[in-house]
Amino acid sequence: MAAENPNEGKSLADRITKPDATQESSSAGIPNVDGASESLGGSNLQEPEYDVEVKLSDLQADPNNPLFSVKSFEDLGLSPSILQGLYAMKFLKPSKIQERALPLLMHNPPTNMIGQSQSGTGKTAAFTLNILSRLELDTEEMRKTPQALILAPSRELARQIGGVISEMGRFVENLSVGMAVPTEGKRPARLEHAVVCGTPGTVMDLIKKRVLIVNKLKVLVLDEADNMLDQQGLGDQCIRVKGFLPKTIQVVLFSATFDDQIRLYAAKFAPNANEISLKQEELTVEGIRQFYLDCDNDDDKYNVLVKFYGLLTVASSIIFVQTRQTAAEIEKRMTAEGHTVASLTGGVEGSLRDKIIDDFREGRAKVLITTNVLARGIDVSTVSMVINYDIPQHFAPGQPRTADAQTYLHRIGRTGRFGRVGVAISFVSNKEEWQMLMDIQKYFHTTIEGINTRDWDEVEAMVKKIIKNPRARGDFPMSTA
Ligand SMILES: Nc1ncnc2c1ncn2[C@@H]1O[C@H](COP(=O)(O)OP(=O)(O)OP(=O)(O)O)[C@@H](O)[C@H]1O
Repeated sequence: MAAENPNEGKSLADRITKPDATQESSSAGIPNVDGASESLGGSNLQEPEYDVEVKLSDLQADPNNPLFSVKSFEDLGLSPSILQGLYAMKFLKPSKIQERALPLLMHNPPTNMIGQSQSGTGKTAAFTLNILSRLELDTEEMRKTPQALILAPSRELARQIGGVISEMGRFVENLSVGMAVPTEGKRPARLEHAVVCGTPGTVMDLIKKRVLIVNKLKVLVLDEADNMLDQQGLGDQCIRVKGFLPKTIQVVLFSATFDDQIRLYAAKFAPNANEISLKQEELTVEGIRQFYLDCDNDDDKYNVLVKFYGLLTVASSIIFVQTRQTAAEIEKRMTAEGHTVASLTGGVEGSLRDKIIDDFREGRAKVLITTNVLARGIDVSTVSMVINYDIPQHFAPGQPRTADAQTYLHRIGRTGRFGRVGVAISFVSNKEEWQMLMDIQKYFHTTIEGINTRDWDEVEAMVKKIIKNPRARGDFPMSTA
C-alpha cells in the first residue's frame, strides 16, 4: 500500500512546518542575511556563566515587554508563502509593533501609518509584511512594475532592508527586489522590480531619468522617518520624490523617535494616518545597560578605548565618533598599534562601503568605527557593545552645543536588539559633555550609570557579565558609582 501521504487534504498553511515554539536555539536554518534574524543563540560567545538566561519566549510572554503580543502571525491574515518565510527566519511570534501595526496597515482601503517602536523591536518586518501582502505578481508585466518603494537615510540601511524583504519573501513566487542607491557601476535602463529600496537622492535621480517608473506604486515607506523628514537635504528630497508618486499611495512612516516638531511634518507628509506612538520615558530598551566613563581629555579617551579593546572584540562593537576626522585618526592610531578595526564614514564610497559593512556583519571585522551615518537602523545581532566616543550633539553656528538625544537613542539601539542584552558606554571628557549626557538621561527618564573605578579587572568583569548572556535580564553587580 502506498505510504500514506501525511499532507493529504491539508491546506498549505497546515502543511507549513512551523518550528516548535520551544525550539529556540537551533543554529540551523537561514543564511546570514542583511538584517535578518540570526538563530537565537546570540553571538558565538562561550557558554553563559549564568542560569539566569531569559529566553525570547519569556520576553514575548511579558505584557510589559515591547516584544509581547497576544496574536500569532497566523492571526494576522498573512498568506502561507509569507508565513513560510517567517518560519524560515525563526520568527515565532509577532512583536507588539508588528501585532498592532499590521492589522491597520493591511486593512482596505489602505490608510497611512506613523509608527513608533523602540529600537530593535521589529519595525522592518512590520512594513515588509504589509508590502508583501499587497504585491500583485500574477502577470509578467506586474512582476516588473514597481509597486512598493522604501526610502532609507543610508545606503547600508537601504541594502539591509532589501535583504530582509528578499529573505522574508523567499517563498513569494516571482518576487523581485531592486536597489536604488549610489553606484559606480552601469545602471539598467529600467528598474524592473516589484519592490525598490533606496536613498532619496538616487531615487529622485532615477525617477527623473525614467529608470524608475512610479505610476503604479501602492506603498511608500520612510524608515527612520523622523531623520528623513528633519534633515535639510533628506527632507527636501523625500518631499520631491513624493510629489511624483500617485496621490492615492499608502504612506508609511516608522522610527524609534518622533519628537513633537517632526510629528507635525510627519502628519503633513502622511495625512490622516493611523498613529502608534510611545512616551519619551518608554523609548529606552531594557536590555541595554547604559554607562558613562570620565576621561581627562581626548588623549585619555583614546587610551581608555584601547584598554577596552579586548572587550570590544569579545563579540562585535561599534564606536561612534562625531566627525570623519576623528574616525580616521582613531583607525590610524589603533591599526598602527596592531589592532584590527574597520572604519566607515560618509567619506567612503560605494562598493567599499558595502564590503566594510558586510565584513562587520559577518564577523570578519569585530570593531567598527563610524559616525552618525550608521547611527540608525543597522541590525547586527552580534553587536554587544556601543561606545559613544563623542557624545552626539547638535551644532548650530553661534549657538551652544546641545545634546542630540534622538541620535543617542539610535546609536545605543545598535545593541540589545530584539530582547538581547548589550552595553552602551559614553566617554565624557569635560563638564559640557557630562551635562549633555545628564540632559539625555533626563530626557528619556533613564539611568546612565557612572563607571568610576579605574580598576580595569572589575570593569572588564562587570561588562563581561552583561554581554556573556545573550538574553540575560535583571540587575548585575555594579562597580560603585
Ligand atoms: N517577530 C520576530 N521574531 C524574532 N525576531 C524578530 C522578529 N521581528 C524582528 N526580529 C528580528 O529583530 C531584529 C531587529 O529588527 P528590526 O531591525 O526590524 O528592528 P527595528 O525596530 O527596525 O530597529 P531600529 O529602530 O534600530 O531600526 C532583526 O534581527 C529581526 O530579524
